[in-house]
Amino acid sequence: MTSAPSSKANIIVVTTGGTIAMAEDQQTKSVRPLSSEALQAVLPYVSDHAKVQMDHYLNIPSPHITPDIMFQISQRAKEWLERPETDGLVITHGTDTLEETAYYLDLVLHFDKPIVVTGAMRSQGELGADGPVNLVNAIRTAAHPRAKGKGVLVVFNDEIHAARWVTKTHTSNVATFRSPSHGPVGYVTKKDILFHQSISKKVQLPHKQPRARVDLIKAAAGTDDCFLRCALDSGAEGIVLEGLGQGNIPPAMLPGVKEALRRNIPIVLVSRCYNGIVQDVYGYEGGGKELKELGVVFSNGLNGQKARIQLIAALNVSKDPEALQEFFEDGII
Ligand SMILES: NC(=O)C[C@H](N)C(=O)O
Repeated sequence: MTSAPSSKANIIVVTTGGTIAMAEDQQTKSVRPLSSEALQAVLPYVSDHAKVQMDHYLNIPSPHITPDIMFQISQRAKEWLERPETDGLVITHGTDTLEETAYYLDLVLHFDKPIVVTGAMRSQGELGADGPVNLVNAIRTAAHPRAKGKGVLVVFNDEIHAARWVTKTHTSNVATFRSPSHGPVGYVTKKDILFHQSISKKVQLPHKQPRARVDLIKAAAGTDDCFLRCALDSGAEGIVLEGLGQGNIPPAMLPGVKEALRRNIPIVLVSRCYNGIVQDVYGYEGGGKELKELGVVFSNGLNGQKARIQLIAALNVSKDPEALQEFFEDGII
């Protein structure tokens, strides 16, 4: 049995740019922004499900997105969501940093109304362009009562993902968005919007202008503390360390970690593995046990780029390692 919403929902589409609002220049063969008004061509395909209003807000490639711009997008989203007549919101975004903006919105927007982020891997006019179908599916999801109270969702390639877990996994494939460890929370079919996983716990942070500079540093075999020191010297107020395996680092990185903690600069540890969580298991030099004892904050399955967004938002609340640990321990599905 299908379950179309009984009356048409009022859905706002806030455009921010990305490939979904780009087309290939036939002469140079480069993909460049075009008027995001072209997205309106899909509206007849959703007229049975929703009354759609387009808000052509920004038109920028997502590598140009900053935490400041994420905050501006969140304010725009909040303005729409606070209107009683708005039933749901879709945000179109470039895919390169889509997961970061989606997770930022998930952390700071506290609404029951559906909020869905989507984009495209192939620009308009390209063979197999996925923007139109992704936008239609995102609008249908935002219009569906089952999408309420689920936090921010990412709809892409007929799948629905939780903003917390989704990540871009392929440079060019239209099936790029995946949720390692967790899988999609639902599907969009021709006739229905289906959820098969609940999203039970969610970290919530205050909706405030992000101010802290947080650097993301990756560990690899034989890396030293050069980038950690550089981050400290450049004014980082927090560091996310993408460690090895269950959360271990090469011994040569330790002096930089100790120096950061001595200066009260919090360090959040994630793993460069894209499945699993970090734990204080190993007792050797640079192992998780030593990092825990030093006061490093352990994150719970977030990837590096999302832990960075969460630390930026969390530093608006506290620099205290215990408070930060609570923000990072919470939120597992
Ligand atoms: N598919 C895309 O949207 C990629 C593009 N570079 C962007 O993120 O803006």
